[in-house]
Amino acid sequence: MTNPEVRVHEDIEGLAEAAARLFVREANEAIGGSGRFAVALAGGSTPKATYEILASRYASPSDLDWSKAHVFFGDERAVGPDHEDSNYRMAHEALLSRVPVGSVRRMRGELPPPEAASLYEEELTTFFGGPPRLDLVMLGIGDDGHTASLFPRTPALDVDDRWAVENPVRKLGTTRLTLTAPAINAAKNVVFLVAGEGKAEALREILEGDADPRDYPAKLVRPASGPVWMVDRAAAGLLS
Ligand SMILES: O=C1O[C@H](COP(=O)(O)O)[C@@H](O)[C@H](O)[C@H]1O
Repeated sequence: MTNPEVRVHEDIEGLAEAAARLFVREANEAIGGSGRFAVALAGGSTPKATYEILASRYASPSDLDWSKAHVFFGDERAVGPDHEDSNYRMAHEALLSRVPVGSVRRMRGELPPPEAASLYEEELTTFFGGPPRLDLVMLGIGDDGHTASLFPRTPALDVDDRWAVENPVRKLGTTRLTLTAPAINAAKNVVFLVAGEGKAEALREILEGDADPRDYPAKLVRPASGPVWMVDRAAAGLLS
């Protein structure tokens, strides 16, 4: 296991540009090695600018052979693909409708959550022919320290024998779908994108505090290498 690496960018634009470059670099490296690139996208609002830069500046096959990119998701809300809260919808509008990706494997937020989670686990194991090993997992954090849909003190945090699960989040009154920490930690590369002052306290606790990981689930992300934290100056404001 290596230490997390923190890269501070001036603002969200700088962060998004650097994240897009990292995405393209990792994709080309994976395609050069195995002939394909398997990535899990983050939802929420922070990665949108990165996805838009990928679609506008890196759409050309000379930058990236998108047909070899296979797109998974780190988490999904309990809504259909057209809903404004859908992580798939955001990624589709910002990126996936604009580049010719090899495949898109979304979590089916419109189905009963246990069924959707089982289907996603099947999707992962079929694609990888066994335990998933994504080339890149992109993540964000919430100001409560959640990542993907691993929320503080929720059942999914204790799961060590599944790759994707439904996760009841009592404080939101809903059940989310999420990759588990073991699925994330099995990835070759994991990158967090974090922007804004509202994330500063959580980021400090995750990277420098000694709180229980169950209260700050992003602490459970400990892949063999990294993770890389790409943060803006506002989010990094409380780091030592
Ligand atoms: O609910 C979610 O929150 C996190 C952070 O979202 P952001 O809007 O603050 O960027 C996100 O990473 C996750 O995918 C999403 O479902």
